[in-house]
Amino acid sequence: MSAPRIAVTGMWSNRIHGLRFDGSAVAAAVLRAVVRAGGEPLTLFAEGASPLVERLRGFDGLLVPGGADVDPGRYGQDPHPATATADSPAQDAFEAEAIAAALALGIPVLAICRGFQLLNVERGGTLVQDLPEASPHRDGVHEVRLEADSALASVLGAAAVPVSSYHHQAVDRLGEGLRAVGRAPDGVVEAVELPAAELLAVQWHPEDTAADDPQQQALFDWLVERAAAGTGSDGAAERVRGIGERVGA
Ligand SMILES: N[C@@H](CCC(=O)NCCCC(=O)O)C(=O)O
Repeated sequence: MSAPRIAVTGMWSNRIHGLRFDGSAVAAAVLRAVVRAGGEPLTLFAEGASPLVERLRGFDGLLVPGGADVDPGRYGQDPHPATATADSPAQDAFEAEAIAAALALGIPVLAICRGFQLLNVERGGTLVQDLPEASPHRDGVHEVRLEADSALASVLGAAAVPVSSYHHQAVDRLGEGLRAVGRAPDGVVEAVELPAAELLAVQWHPEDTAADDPQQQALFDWLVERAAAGTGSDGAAERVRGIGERVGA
């Protein structure tokens, strides 16, 4: 029995310290959290012969992780001096197409930080390009308060959670159809859902603490369990748990 296949969008990077060649950047913590949940993470890159709706066939879920700033041109703004977009100009379009394709195929999506921001932009929303220097969002831990009736609150099993935060941009105007289900004490939107879609998107980095914090690991468990449920094979969720325990990642 094979584990649910989770497509993870990767990016090329020439900023990986000490490497004498370009590398690919996907946080190992993200991949390990998928494996711990019983999933099989496979990285996809912007370059591909066919459209994402074809390339995602055979995958059971999609994860769009953190990364560089979204091109402000995608939300009608000129770049702020502090805005640092992806090395590859194709990265935004690739990940935007991947999210749209996953929603069209009906496979579950987990979007993290940059992924969360890109989703908002692709739904017609905008971003604050640079939060104040002293903002608690830049690199630290802060609380997020959740809407009690949200899917996210039930996945995390709490009304409020401490989160690992690492971003200098934030949602400004919320994208169409998105529901804000989590906010920081300063009002910054930290989580959204798309009603009727199997999608969770968070501004923080659950992978940073998932290895020791089952509450944050639960986001990856949700993705893999929904992916397994999608495969339609009975007992998939049981199978997933069995694989996760065996792997013990
Ligand atoms: N660039 C955006 C998004 C922040 C983000 O995804 N940070 C993660 C960077 C890579 C990592 O360390 O995981 C912003 O800063 O708002």
